[in-house]
Amino acid sequence: MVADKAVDSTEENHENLDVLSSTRAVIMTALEKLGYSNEVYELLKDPLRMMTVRIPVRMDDGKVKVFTGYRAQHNDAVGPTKGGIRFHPDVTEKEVKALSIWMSLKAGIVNLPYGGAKGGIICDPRHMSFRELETLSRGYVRAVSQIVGPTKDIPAPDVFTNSQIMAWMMDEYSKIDEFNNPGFITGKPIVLGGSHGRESATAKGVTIVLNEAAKKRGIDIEGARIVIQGFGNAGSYLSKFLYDQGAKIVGIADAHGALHDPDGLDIDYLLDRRDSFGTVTNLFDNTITNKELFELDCDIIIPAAVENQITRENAHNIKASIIVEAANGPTTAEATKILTDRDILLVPDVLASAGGVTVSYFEWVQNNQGYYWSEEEIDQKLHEIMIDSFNNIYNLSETRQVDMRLAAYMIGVRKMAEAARFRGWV
Ligand SMILES: NC(=O)C1=CN([C@@H]2O[C@H](COP(=O)(O)OP(=O)(O)OC[C@H]3O[C@@H](n4cnc5c(N)ncnc54)[C@H](O)[C@@H]3O)[C@@H](O)[C@H]2O)C=CC1
Ligand SMILES: O=C(O)CCC(=O)C(=O)O
Repeated sequence: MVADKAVDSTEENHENLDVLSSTRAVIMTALEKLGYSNEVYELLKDPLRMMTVRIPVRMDDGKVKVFTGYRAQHNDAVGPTKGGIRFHPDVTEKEVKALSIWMSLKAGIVNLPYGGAKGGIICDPRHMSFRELETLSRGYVRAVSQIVGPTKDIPAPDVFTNSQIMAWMMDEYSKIDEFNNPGFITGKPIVLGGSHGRESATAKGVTIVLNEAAKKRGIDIEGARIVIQGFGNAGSYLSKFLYDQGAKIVGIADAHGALHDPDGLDIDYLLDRRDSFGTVTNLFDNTITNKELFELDCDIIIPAAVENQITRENAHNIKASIIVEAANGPTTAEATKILTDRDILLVPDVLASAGGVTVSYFEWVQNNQGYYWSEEEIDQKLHEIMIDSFNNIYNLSETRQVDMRLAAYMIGVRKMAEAARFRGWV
């Protein structure tokens, strides 16, 4: 999450942890490299719409608590906006804005007919009852109902939200707009029109691009030593896919700490014991810190938790030769530069984690046509899209001699900028 006390980049001694300003800087460079005017930057540097809502919930102790939530819609020049909703105590307005911009870039990279959006509620679902969570989820949908919908803005899961929360949200929306609900939200349970493969899609997409990156660096995944931060939706499926491919998962982490075994952790055992919020390390005494995790001896690191984890403080000490960002925004701008200078291959979030929204798009298409695809069809389509996207970005980074993040932004921003231009907005 973004620290609220994001540090001012003008203060020389502090690192800039403000994800919105760092994202804007990369967008500006990408647009300059593509030859767009400053007007395009002015349009894209912020969401077109940002809604703040306050949601009263009667808690189990009988008292009413008012929660603050957001929905940012970055740009709808290409089509309806799309992006997840996170429930987390550290959610901020700036973070949600940056996340909505990243969604636009992802949609551009994997060529979906969407713009980006994101939502968030400041809350800690780990300390809420099922009933409280349901009331909050339904309250959020009522509060944002005028700006969302299957042809306007389509939400989905993100940190600490899941298919149950999507089901409550869809049910609430179906009371407001009873004939127009199946494609209102994605990441639903299969019985409510969810898609095969959506739950594991983010991890599957990361695994596909990781395999491509490993080929570029001559690393065999079988036997490779991999560290994964986060053991939730993205991190747990990832560790399973890579473990089954023969990798040694030498470190995993959650919000409480990290586990390390140089011979490889028993992932099946850990998956069996994790809770629904992706917590497992609290069951062990011999833990290390998240900070120590990033400095472990390994070949590949996959941050799959929250923002600003790889910073100028630890980037010099990283031993991996590949980093694949499953999380949104895990690496700061300064750390990106340090890693690039050290010739570490960094596969950026807007590419690596785009498998989730890709299969969400498949879910929306299936809902709209009322005809459902097999898991094999979904896997095959996802595979083709992720490989093409990786190659486009890798090749652009080579030909233009820019890092993979800048190359990804150049590709991600182009369709949106062109759509805005054809519409006569800029
Ligand atoms: N779920 C999805 O489909 C997608 C998720 N992502 C991104 O992947 C990342 C993880 O998301 P999910 O796996 O869905 O969330 P999740 O809620 O299922 O799991 C989050 C994991 O991160 C850990 N965590 C939370 N705070 C932490 C901290 N301060 N330090 C270390 N670990 C911490 C939790 O303990 C848990 O293991 C996020 O950045 C999310 O935006 C990106 C694309 C799609
Ligand atoms: O599945 C989606 O629509 C959105 C996924 C998401 O929030 C993300 O990629 O960060």
